[in-house]
Amino acid sequence: MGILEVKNVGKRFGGLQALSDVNLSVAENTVHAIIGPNGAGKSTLLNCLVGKLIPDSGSVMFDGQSVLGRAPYEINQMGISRVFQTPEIFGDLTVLENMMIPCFAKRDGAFELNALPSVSSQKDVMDRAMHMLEEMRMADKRNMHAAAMSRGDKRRLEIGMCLSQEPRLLLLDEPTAGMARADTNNTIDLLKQIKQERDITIAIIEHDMHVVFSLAERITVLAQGTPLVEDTPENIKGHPKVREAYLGESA
Ligand SMILES: Nc1ncnc2c1ncn2[C@@H]1O[C@H](COP(=O)(O)OP(=O)(O)OP(=O)(O)O)[C@@H](O)[C@H]1O
Repeated sequence: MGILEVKNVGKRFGGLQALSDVNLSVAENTVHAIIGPNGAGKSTLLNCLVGKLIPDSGSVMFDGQSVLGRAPYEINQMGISRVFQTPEIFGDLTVLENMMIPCFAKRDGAFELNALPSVSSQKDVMDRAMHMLEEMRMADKRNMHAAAMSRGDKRRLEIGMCLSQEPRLLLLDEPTAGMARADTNNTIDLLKQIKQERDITIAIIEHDMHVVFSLAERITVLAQGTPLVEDTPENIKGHPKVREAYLGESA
């Protein structure tokens, strides 16, 4: 039984069956990649896991509890954190201020951005935010404006902001999209480091096969809204059905 169990999930947008009969089991403390061609339904599936979309059918269980019908913030409190395709950080704030926001939210359950100036001297939150920046190897950048950082560093900060909430499942939606190779490799190293240092499960959607094969222990291939195969990276490489789905080659 995985920490995340998706059973027979279906989702339709008008006349388009975006997901049908999706089954997925993500084992605790593993890195599980979900790959597939454009339009395969990967983001739709992720949205069903975090409460942004409600499937028409099927079930989504996290650690034995259904996530369906819960609001995104409730699912977040259950221990699922998501990193989006475009970094969701506050460009006008410093790196440290950005990191303080989820630390406040973790402590108080919620946080109003306009309250930041009045509470930014609170030592416990400041210490926690600094500790997270150290873990992310970003302490030296704490006074930089977040907007001025490289794409890789923005991603690093955002992942740190997610981790400050101590999730048990981290969902990554194309974390290296649009990155230069050096930033991509730094992100791979960061995710490897996180995996080594924490008890955490990672589910990753990614088009870049270098990233997928560097990180994943299991891979599910989605095509036209349905899982085609799920296997180890070794077996996925060169799998005839995968080649067919990506390249239109016949098996
Ligand atoms: N809100 C929506 N309304 C209507 N159709 C949608 C909606 N969201 C997604 N779709 C359609 O559902 C299908 C699956 O889209 P989805 O974004 O999940 O695919 P994907 O595998 O994530 O693709 P990509 O790799 O290009 O990001 C596509 O045909 C898309 O156009």
